[in-house]
Amino acid sequence: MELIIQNLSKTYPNGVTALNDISLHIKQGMFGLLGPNGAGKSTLMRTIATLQDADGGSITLDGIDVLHEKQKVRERLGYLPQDFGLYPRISAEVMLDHIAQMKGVIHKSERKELVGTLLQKVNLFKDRKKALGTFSGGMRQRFGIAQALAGNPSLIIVDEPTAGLDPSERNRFYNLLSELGENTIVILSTHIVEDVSTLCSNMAIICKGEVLMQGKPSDGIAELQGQIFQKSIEKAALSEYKGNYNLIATQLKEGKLSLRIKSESDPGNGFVPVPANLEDVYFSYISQKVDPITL
Ligand SMILES: Nc1ncnc2c1ncn2[C@@H]1O[C@H](COP(=O)(O)OP(=O)(O)OP(=O)(O)O)[C@@H](O)[C@H]1O
Repeated sequence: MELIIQNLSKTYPNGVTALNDISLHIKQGMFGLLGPNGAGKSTLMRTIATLQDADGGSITLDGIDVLHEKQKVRERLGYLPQDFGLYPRISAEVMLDHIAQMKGVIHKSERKELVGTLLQKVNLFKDRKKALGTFSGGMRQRFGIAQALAGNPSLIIVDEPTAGLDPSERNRFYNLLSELGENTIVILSTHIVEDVSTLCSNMAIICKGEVLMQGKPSDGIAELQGQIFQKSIEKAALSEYKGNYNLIATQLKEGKLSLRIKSESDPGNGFVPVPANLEDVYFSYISQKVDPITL
């Protein structure tokens, strides 16, 4: 199973180029698509989900021409969009039964079994009679996964699923997602580095509509090992450091500014070497396109 995206481009009528010659090769398992706000992630996800057309390029899913054979793709697709609307008064059970019906599960008894299994899977079985409008953010997202799984999809797309979840709900959601990747392609679009480092075996970083990196998170980290240095400075001194070092991230700690820089040799001047992590990988690529201070 593979999804091949080649030279995909999209410019909106207002002149914004959201996708600029994007090429990606995505195999079975959990794939993280990481990028800042406005990178083009949702545009790419909606295009793969057949909800939006591209200006040029191609997408194939196991030989299916995604841009033209939309119905075939939809039969294999589970999609959890960024803004996931729910009917607030309907119960989880009734809504899911309706979705299963739309996805072609005709027999009532078969649907009942499927709905029960899905609700168990996302740990909402005990809440099945509750109206969706009473669900917390985490419960809504878990319900979103249940509806995305209804047609037994081979391609699952989840667009920024953990934004707004508290740490324990995020953990439950991670556990749920990690169980999906075994026999399917799961694309997780996010601006949260932790989502990718926790879940994904492969990833890409996109920014301003371009792919800056694709590969394994561990390879990205290994490449940076020995090149990341850190120093705490007074905030007022920032401009001096900004000009002299390859600054990839800043963080306020107890009123002081902690700088992380990338350098192939020891920069001296009080900088200490630190182990590289996926956030360094992300920021070292993103900082080629966006000022890391305003990230
Ligand atoms: N319908 C539209 N018309 C015009 N411009 C759009 C439209 N949708 C998105 N854009 C612009 O295209 C660019 C990419 O947007 P997109 O939503 O794909 O990015 P994103 O990575 O998903 O960002 P976010 O994390 O903020 O959702 C942005 O500059 C956005 O303002």
